[in-house]
Amino acid sequence: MGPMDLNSSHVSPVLTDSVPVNKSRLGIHSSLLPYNSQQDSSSPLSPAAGKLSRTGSRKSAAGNIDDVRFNGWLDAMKASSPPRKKILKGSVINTLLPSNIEYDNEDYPSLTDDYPSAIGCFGKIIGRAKNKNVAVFLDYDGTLSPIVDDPDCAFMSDPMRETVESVGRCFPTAIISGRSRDNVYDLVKLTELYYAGSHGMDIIGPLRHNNVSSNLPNCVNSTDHQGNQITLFQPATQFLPIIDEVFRTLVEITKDIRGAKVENHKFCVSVHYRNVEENNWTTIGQRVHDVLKNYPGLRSTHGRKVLEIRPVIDWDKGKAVQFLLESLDLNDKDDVFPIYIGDDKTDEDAFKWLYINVDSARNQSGMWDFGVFGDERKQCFVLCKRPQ
Ligand SMILES: O=P(O)(O)OC[C@H]1O[C@H](O[C@H]2O[C@H](CO)[C@@H](O)[C@H](O)[C@H]2O)[C@H](O)[C@@H](O)[C@@H]1O
Repeated sequence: MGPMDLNSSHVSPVLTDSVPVNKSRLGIHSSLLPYNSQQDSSSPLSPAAGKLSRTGSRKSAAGNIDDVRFNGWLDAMKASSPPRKKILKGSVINTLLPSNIEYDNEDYPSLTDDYPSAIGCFGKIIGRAKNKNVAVFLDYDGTLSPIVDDPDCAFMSDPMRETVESVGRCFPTAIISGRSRDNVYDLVKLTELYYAGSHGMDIIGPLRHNNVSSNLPNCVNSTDHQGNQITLFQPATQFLPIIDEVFRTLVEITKDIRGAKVENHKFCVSVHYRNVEENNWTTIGQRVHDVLKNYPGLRSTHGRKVLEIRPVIDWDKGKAVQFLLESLDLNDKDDVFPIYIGDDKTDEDAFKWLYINVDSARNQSGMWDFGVFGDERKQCFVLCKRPQ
């Protein structure tokens, strides 16, 4: 599946941002804050000129509300990035990962403590999946690949690729990543899967036969390089010029910070601080924060030692899962067994959608009954129907 762009004059329908859920039934805290956007709506949708913003207010006065917001940022940057720990050797999942790499253990304590091992419950999960339509959703970084210092070197091991390939032969399988769709495809290299890049804002999925796509702008049916009929959905198309502009600005304003790395993931931008000395995190966070003051249409979320800049639209990995289930004609069915495996805070959007929206709406009829399991590293979480 190769690069595929959509030229459309349609306006995206998804212009409002969903309110973050602070604590879900999973006990997962959302880290979708802070938003930069709501407070500065008069700012032009334009980049900072050079290293300073046009408002000239990069340095906030003490006690300024910006400082309060920024301190929240710094706390989130630190909280999402505890020091590395060695992981357990010899676990089942580890055998699929390269052995010479030290993995981060930047997990969520509530999940770490509370959820049983997916490997330990594997037989039960399989039992529950029997005779059901299984659909598999996989995050990439930290789930299929180890967390490494250089994002360009986050490769999947061959055994992991073979495993995912065999899963894809049995069930509809989608990769849902914060990376651009092309970038994550280049890393996964499996043609039979579906891909949702840019946190779900760039989806290639199965052809949508039903009428659900007809009312979605920026959703077109097409043919991929293998001749398969597919549906391409890019709900944030109108943000492309701003994302490009902000990417260039962020590259410029971080170029003097050693270790900083900025990636353009088409509908979002990643600003990495994994390799930045901790005493420079304030600087990098402050600069990103200041640039975003000029872009009310963009917001930042916190990933693993990365600030992810994305459009303020009501679309995320959860919505992408919903879109794909609909495309597969598996939504609203009682014999569907979706499995989502992810490790990062943005995956919580998918967890929330599956577990809260779907589960609470339908559990009364006993159709959906989800469980959460940890992997052996207690780092990656698996959401699927609960074994009994
Ligand atoms: O949704 P994902 O597929 O999990 O992508 C999330 C981000 O992953 C990448 O960054 C993370 O992995 C890097 C490689 O291990 C690591 O160096 C970095 O610190 C992590 O944040 C990717 O580079 C980002 O653009 C994605 O947003």
